[in-house]
Amino acid sequence: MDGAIIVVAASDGQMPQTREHLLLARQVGVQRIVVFVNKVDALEDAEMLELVEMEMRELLSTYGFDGDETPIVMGSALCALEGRRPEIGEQKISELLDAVDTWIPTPQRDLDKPFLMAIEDVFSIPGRGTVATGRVERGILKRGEEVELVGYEDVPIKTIVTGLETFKKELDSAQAGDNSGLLLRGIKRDQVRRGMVVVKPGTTKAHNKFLASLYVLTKEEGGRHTGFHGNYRPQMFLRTSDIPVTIDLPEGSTDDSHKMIMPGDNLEVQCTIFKPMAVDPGQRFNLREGGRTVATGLVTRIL
Ligand SMILES: Nc1nc2c(ncn2[C@@H]2O[C@H](COP(=O)(O)OP(=O)(O)OP(=O)(O)O)[C@@H](O)[C@H]2O)c(=O)[nH]1
Repeated sequence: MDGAIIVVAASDGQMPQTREHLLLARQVGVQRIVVFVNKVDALEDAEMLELVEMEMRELLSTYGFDGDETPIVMGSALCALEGRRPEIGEQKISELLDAVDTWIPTPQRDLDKPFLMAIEDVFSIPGRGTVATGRVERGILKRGEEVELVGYEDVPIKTIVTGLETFKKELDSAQAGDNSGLLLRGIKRDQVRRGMVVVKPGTTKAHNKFLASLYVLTKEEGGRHTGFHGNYRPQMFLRTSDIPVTIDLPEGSTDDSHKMIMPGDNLEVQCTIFKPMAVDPGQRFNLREGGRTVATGLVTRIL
């Protein structure tokens, strides 16, 4: 993710999910954010709006963003949609997009690293074959090159990419930052699924056990209200995959195996995922349970 627009309603100001989203944005490496304060048509009290702005600037700073300089645009999506009151409607949407163009830097792409694309979706195209789509995370892939599909199995699946499409155009190559579809030779639809990665052969392996540094969200950030023990089993979101995981304290790290892990804690844990997936040290992930984000983490060592 290269940047983000965070939306709050003028009438509500920041909500627990505002904190959650700022935390997640920072966690996936977003450097700069633009704020849109919506529903200004329903609340035109200048003092209240000023308060919302002040609170947002403070909150941005708390989460490591530039609270003083971040553009905050106030407007009404509804007016823009209905073509009413352009001074808070359409004009503000243009202002918002200008702020995105100027404030959020054009990202540097990792073109020199080995190719990797996490699969978001899989299609079967009659007469052509199976297409995996996703956003290229790093590197460049040319049509006709060999790749491996890594994830869910111990042994990767080898294939050749015989066609490449980006934004509905046939291209000779796909590169970091592109949203692409890859036509995979001789692969059946049911062999591929969301969460696998397409990589240059031999550059990434699947693992199912690793150490991670974990931050447990507080209830103010939309996280759990109570702590948990080892053998905790939430769902891990790693790139595009969504897979059950067991969280434990690292083996031998504590005499106190009954230690409770509390919201707000920063600690090292051992993760065992249900199926081996492509993970490398430095990879970020989130843990979710019952529709809420409970923790964010960073892989530190493969076991
Ligand atoms: N008055 C006013 N209402 C708005 C505006 N924008 C959206 N709404 C209303 O706010 C409600 C929520 O809009 P959604 O588009 O569902 O917003 P959302 O972010 O998906 O909402 P959540 O359920 O909170 O996630 C709808 O009833 C919209 O009509 C606005 O600019 N002004």
